Amino acid sequence: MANISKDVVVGIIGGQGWMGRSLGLAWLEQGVLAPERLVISSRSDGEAYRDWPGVRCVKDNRELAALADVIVLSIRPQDLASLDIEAHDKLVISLLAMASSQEVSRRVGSRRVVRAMPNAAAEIRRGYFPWYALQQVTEADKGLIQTLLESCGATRELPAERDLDYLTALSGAGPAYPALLAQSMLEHARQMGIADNIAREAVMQTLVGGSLLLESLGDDPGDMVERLISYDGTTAKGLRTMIDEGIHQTIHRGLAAAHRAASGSA
Ligand SMILES: NC(=O)C1=CN([C@@H]2O[C@H](COP(=O)(O)OP(=O)(O)OC[C@H]3O[C@@H](n4cnc5c(N)ncnc54)[C@H](OP(=O)(O)O)[C@@H]3O)[C@@H](O)[C@H]2O)C=CC1
Ligand SMILES: O=C(O)[C@@H]1CCC=N1
Repeated sequence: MANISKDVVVGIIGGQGWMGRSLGLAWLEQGVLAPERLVISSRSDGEAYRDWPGVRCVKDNRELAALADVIVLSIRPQDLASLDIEAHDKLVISLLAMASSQEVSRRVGSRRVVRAMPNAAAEIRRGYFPWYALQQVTEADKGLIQTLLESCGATRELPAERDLDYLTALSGAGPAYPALLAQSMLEHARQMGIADNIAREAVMQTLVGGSLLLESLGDDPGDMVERLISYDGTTAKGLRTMIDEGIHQTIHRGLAAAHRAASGSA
């Protein structure tokens, strides 16, 4: 993992929160950033950085904006309207869903804005971070962004902001979808009288092992579905029933609803 220039100070507004502390702690633990180069803000006190006394924790976002060269916005979208900072064209990385780069740019007073969309797996450094940069973001800025985001998972620059709105619904929400599948499988196993510890183990091993297998094969996931349908055994019975009952339509409708919300048209 590359470390960034020793002079750069990064500030995370909302640095005690779920995504903010995932990034902040990853930078510290991986040596991407020295503790004295990290400033975080939140309205209440928090414990996330108790093992890193060199990190500056402030309550005043204007103070953070003055100290930092790069400002990460990791507050919830509904808190953006009351954010009162002047970024003076510093590099700003917004993690917010439902707030366009132009809106963030106007709100914080910078044209060097990047929108990145994390997901909950950032907490275990297995997130996926697609990002989109406004024109004023330089090549040097982009290198820095890659380094900062890679600390928590895979990254990908996107050519268009509309793609980021879509991926908010797909990968941004992502870990919630396997959680929903796991919940449904567990519920059924329990109804069938399987002991809770065995049901949980079976569901988790299946989802984790199945995902790793798909990743290692690198094929279209549909190939695996087709292969097991043509195998014509027990799995085929399950798959055919789920498909005939409309699982694809249900998933597509769910993604479309999340996409509408991410695009501000829900
Ligand atoms: N969690 C996820 O899975 C994903 C989240 N996102 C996006 O990431 C962003 C952050 O989400 P997440 O980390 O989950 O949210 P959290 O609620 O966990 O964290 C937000 C943090 O912001 C702080 N905060 C709120 N207002 C202010 C303020 N004015 N100044 C300083 N700090 C403030 C809060 O602390 P306090 O109340 O003490 O101030 C809190 O610690 C959101 O915009 C969300 O859309 C995107 C994809 C996935
Ligand atoms: O649910 C949300 O609004 C946030 C943004 C994308 C994923 N989580």
